[in-house]
Amino acid sequence: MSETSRSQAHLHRDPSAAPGPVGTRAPGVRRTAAGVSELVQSALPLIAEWLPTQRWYAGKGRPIAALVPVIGTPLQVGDPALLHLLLRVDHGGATGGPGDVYQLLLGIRSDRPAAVGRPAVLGRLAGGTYDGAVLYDAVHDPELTGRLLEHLATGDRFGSLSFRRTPGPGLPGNLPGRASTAEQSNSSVIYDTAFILKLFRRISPGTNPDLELSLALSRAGSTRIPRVAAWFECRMERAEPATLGLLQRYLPDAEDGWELALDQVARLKGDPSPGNFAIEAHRLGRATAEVHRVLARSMPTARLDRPRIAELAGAMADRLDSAVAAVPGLLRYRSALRGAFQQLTAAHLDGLLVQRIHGDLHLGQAMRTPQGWVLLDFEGEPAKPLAERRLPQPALRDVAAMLRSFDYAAAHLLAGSPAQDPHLAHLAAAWAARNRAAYCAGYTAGGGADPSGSPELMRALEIDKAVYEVVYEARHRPSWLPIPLAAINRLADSV
Ligand SMILES: Nc1ncnc2c1ncn2[C@@H]1O[C@H](COP(=O)(O)OP(=O)(O)O)[C@@H](O)[C@H]1O
Ligand SMILES: O=P(O)(O)O[C@H]1O[C@H](CO)[C@@H](O[C@H]2O[C@H](CO)[C@@H](O)[C@H](O)[C@H]2O)[C@H](O)[C@H]1O
Repeated sequence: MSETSRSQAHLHRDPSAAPGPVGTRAPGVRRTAAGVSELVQSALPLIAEWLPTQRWYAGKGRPIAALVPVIGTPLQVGDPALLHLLLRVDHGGATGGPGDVYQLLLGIRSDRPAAVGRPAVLGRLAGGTYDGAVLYDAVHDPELTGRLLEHLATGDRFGSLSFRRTPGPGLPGNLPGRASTAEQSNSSVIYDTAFILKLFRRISPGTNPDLELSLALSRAGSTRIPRVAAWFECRMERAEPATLGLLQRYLPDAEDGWELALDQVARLKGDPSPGNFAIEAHRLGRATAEVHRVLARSMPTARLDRPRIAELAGAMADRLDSAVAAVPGLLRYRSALRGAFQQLTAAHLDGLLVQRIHGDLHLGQAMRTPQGWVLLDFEGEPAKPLAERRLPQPALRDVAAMLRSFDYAAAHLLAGSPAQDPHLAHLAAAWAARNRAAYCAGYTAGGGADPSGSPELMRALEIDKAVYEVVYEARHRPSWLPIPLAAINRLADSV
């Protein structure tokens, strides 16, 4: 709590937002800058406790030096009230620098609504106009998320927040919203069975690649992504607008590729007729190639000469070094892995094509629908800075990432069984190999570059991904860490 007492109150409110009625029924947000500022100040101590417990919070393990409100926008006044808040978290210290900005959607009511579970409650506000009111994560309140859909449907503007719709059929403004329970890096609200709104949690100036690429694919008529219906954004200072939320068609009949794969893997344990996931893996490879083709046609591409390929390899080596610093267990593999990056530099890849790609492809980002595979979440790896996620990359980076995902799924066969069970280990390795090969064959059949034609590139890309996963698991799911570490061990042996 002492951290928040040091919080700064630089609440910026856009002057173009006309002040609304003041002093509506307590505990409603008042639409004056002073009213918003007072509310934010009383919320900060509760936010400081709650924020680090959220999966999407990237500052875990680092002390909070200051919470700095960036923009506060009241989207509804009264009881309940809805406050949209962009909040910067500064960590101070030697590595200091401006911290991450997060998007919070805060509900304020006299009492906790039944739909809002206790984990979504930040606490009761103390002092000021809102004394005693319940502050909660409004993502869980169907009434308040319904307000957001109305704003998206009408294309409203509130100060620096703009709600934008794509051309096409109108949006219904009155569907009930429910918070998605999927494990994810952001927060999503599902409206009936029609739409899903992703609220990006960590906000950077600039168009989020999820919006950028989904719009490009939608405009090119691709059916490999859910159609974009609307989005909202905000202008922070004079920078390019930052994407805050993305509304897409919901795929009610879709099955999650990760769940499908796990189901198949589980059957290997005793089912005499385990399904043949390789057919699906092949189709998924084709779908990936199709998406890559559209992206290469509709967005900028480039060719890398030798020095630029050396830069690509150098960036991988740098990421490895940062990962070694974060997870010392990687140190013993460092020299072998660096050898793989050197081999990439030495390989004859002059003229390597780079283009916009998915950037964080895995089975959980692929949904099987009655019309075929659909890909989701083109945001790239959430831990990377936005500018880096928007850079053109070799398309095989997505292929390598998906290959890692087959390995993850296979590793589930071994979860909970004695570590050395050779039979299970053999089954898991064979399942992964079969599906990895089928996926690559599908990718090539769909017009993508043959992964087996660039072994140095594929190995380097797979290592780069596995290194990312080691850091990701160490930070978010330490009990999963052995999965990417085992892959690192294998990949290092192959150099
Ligand atoms: N259009 C959609 N239709 C159905 N389910 C979806 C859709 N978009 C996302 N989901 C579900 O929500 C999950 C999280 O979505 P995702 O875009 O990956 O969010 P995040 O970036 O927060 O990880 C997906 O794994 C999927 O289960
Ligand atoms: O889906 P997100 O954008 O949140 O991606 C992050 O989380 C993923 C896990 O949910 C993580 O993916 C890793 O675990 C998957 C199994 O849960 C596995 O299929 C992937 O291959 C593996 O990379 C992803 O890396 C991370 O960015």
